[in-house]
Amino acid sequence: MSADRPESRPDDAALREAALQALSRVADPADGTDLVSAGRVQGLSVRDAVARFAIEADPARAAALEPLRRAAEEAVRAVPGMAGALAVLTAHAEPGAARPAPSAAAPRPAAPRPAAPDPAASRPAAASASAPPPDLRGARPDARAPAQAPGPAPMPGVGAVVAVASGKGGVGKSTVAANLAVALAARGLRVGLLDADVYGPSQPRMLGVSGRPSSPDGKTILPLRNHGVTMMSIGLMTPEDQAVIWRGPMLMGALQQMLGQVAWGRLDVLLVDLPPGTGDVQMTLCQKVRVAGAVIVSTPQDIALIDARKGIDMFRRMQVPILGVIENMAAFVCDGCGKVHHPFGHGGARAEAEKLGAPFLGEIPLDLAIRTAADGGAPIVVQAPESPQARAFANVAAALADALRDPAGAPEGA
Ligand SMILES: Nc1ncnc2c1ncn2[C@@H]1O[C@H](COP(=O)(O)OP(=O)(O)OP(=O)(O)O)[C@@H](O)[C@H]1O
Repeated sequence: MSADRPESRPDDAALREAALQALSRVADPADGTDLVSAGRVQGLSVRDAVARFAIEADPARAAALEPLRRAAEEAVRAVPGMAGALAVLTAHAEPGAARPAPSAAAPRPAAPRPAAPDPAASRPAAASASAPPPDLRGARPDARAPAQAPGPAPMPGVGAVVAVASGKGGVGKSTVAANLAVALAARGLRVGLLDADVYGPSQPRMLGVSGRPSSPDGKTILPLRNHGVTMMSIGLMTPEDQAVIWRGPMLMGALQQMLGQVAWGRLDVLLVDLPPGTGDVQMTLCQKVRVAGAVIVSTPQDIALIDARKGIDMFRRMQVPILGVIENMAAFVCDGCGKVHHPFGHGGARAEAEKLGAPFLGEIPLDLAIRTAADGGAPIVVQAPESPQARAFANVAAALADALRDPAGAPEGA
């Protein structure tokens, strides 16, 4: 595989062919069959001389197959003219094998798959800067989480990792995460937003980001940036037009790649937009990374609150403090008469937060402008910063920044 490198790089189509050939020489030691004849290579694409593909794997063997994944990457990387290769293990896509979402939410079609592998790769230099980021450094409430296992590691260069969660789908968690991210950035913080909602990644749309992240060295992934926020979405790492069935170990690998291989740079806060519910992604995040705290988004509706309670309970069991509860879709102001309506009830999340001893960070109205702004790729905080809706988000962001700075202010056990 060490032919002379041509003067000009072969085009991506030729590289793809060569990559396929290289993969046909990589065999699974378990049965000796090569990956290509076994039909286990999926979604092989080459763009700008970087190959991305998935290798079908039995979830039960996911850990044992890591050397095979690396060997496949190495083989493709060795193709003359290839700048990099990113592979990921994915579950068998057998008919009927689809696993329901590990949460209350129904699985959605075209769930994504990441294409960036090699968990052994070191963190990018930018993310390993030794100087601590300012302001929120002291935000990690270590003292309040004494039982933390040695597992969760701090993310180098990141002041505070904050999980944005909801018990139930559709309560506006992603909308809140996007607006909080830009509102925190407007306060001068260096903000990252990791869209880990594997069943419906929506941050690329909400933050108006498209295209695929590049990987100049074939190992680290450069995140995208818009509205002052550094963003990476599991949805941007999916081989296009591919429905993927996620299994626990695959989810774990995908999330680890997003945390460990994305060149986040130095951040004061990294918001993680989680899927709804209490599933594998939530558990993996809390086990792998030291999470400064979780923010729970809920509507005032009873059903949403019941699910939110489960979320709060899960984070507490994982020794992750609850930084606060946000009530979304709290009130609706009628355009015509100006009257305030409460279609989902009112005050439920605040009351519940009080009952559970968790801080209440504020409420966000139900408003058409919030939805249209999010759909248009510029959250309301960016589009109309002086509007009452944007101010509601700014107030919540201020409360969150306070909670991060002074976690001890949060009630014990939160
Ligand atoms: N305060 C609000 N006012 C008006 N529309 C809202 C508000 N919050 C969210 N929405 C809209 O509700 C829909 C669901 O929001 P979003 O996708 O943020 O929910 P989610 O909780 O992240 O859902 P899931 O986790 O199931 O993907 C979107 O169309 C969004 O624009």
